[in-house]
Amino acid sequence: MTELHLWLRHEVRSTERRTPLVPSDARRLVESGVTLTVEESPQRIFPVEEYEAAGCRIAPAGSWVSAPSTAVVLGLKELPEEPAELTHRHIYFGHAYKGQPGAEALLGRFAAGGGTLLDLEYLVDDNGRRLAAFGFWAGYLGAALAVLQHRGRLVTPLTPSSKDELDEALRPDTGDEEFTALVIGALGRSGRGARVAFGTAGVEAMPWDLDETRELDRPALLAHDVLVNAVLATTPIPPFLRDQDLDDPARRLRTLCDVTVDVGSPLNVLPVYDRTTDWTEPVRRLRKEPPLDLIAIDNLPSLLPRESSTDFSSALLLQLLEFETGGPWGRCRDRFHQACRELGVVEGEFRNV
Ligand SMILES: NC(=O)c1ccc[n+]([C@@H]2O[C@H](COP(=O)([O-])OP(=O)(O)OC[C@H]3O[C@@H](n4cnc5c(N)ncnc54)[C@H](O)[C@@H]3O)[C@@H](O)[C@H]2O)c1
Repeated sequence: MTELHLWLRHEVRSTERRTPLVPSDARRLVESGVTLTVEESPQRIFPVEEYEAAGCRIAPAGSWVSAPSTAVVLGLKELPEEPAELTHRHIYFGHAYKGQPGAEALLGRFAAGGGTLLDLEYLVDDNGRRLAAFGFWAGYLGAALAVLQHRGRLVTPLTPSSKDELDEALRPDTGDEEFTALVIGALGRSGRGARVAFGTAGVEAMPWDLDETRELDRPALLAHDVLVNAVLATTPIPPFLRDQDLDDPARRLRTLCDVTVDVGSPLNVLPVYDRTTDWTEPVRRLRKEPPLDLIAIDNLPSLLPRESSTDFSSALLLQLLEFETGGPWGRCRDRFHQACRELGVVEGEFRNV
């Protein structure tokens, strides 16, 4: 019997329909003895009634601020600007350990309140492998949008849909021209998702991973019609594409989808654009003649909220069932303290560890 009290919060971003915990997994937690409070949230893809039926307590949106101090607040994306002091343990994607804008201010709020960030990006096993991630669906969506754009069938603005609807649009029509596709980072989560989506679209993508890019063959890269980049670069490497490559008269490449979107980072392998695209304007033309279109959206899995939430939740559930101070959660906590030290954020005496 565990004493864990989890508090699933409403997401402040109105387009965020995903949740880290779906009702069927909430039921598993409740059955294992976890106290689970779920905030009402109008846009969440799963209605709050399903959580209630699973034995969860229901609370108003945003009420985590006055949750018992021992509650662990669970979410996905950014916290609201207030309160200035964060007193709880928070599980979510903080995006604060790689020098992102606002990182110091966020960690400062935790330090001021005595709370702790347990960042989902750093929830890893003994070998450093991520235990819960959205990568597969990011890649799936990235390739799907690239195919739809390439075939002239992308409907904008983009809106969340179901996989059935997306697959229906993806399947080839009679009269569709054949094209070639390349996925880089093909052996990773996003890369696998991209290859599956290409398969649904009737295209067998060429898979490149570390072995194929060690000695990069740019002419071979440029000879594909569509490219999906899904690498996770950890050290700076020579870029896959440079401005001059886009002007290469032999370029066949017409559609480029960057799932990685490391724009602005020293790790960026596609320094041929300077800002992301979004749901309203998902495509930017990088070259007119011959055309080259870019898709670089940083919240792709939110476009398939049900499927991506369900997968993520099933992985996270296993970790929540073993929520303890050591193991993966202990590493998360250590990483938080390390980030505070690196940024010179002075922590007080922690109440919530
Ligand atoms: N756009 C979005 O909405 C979104 C969502 C989730 C993840 N992502 C990003 O997608 C990227 C991939 O995530 P993932 O979960 O698939 O990572 P992953 O670790 O599962 O896979 C990354 C793959 O890239 C390969 N790789 C690394 N360096 C390479 C190189 N130089 N050449 C070729 N292959 C290389 C690795 O071998 C691995 O197979 C990350 O940067 C992640 O932040 C984006």
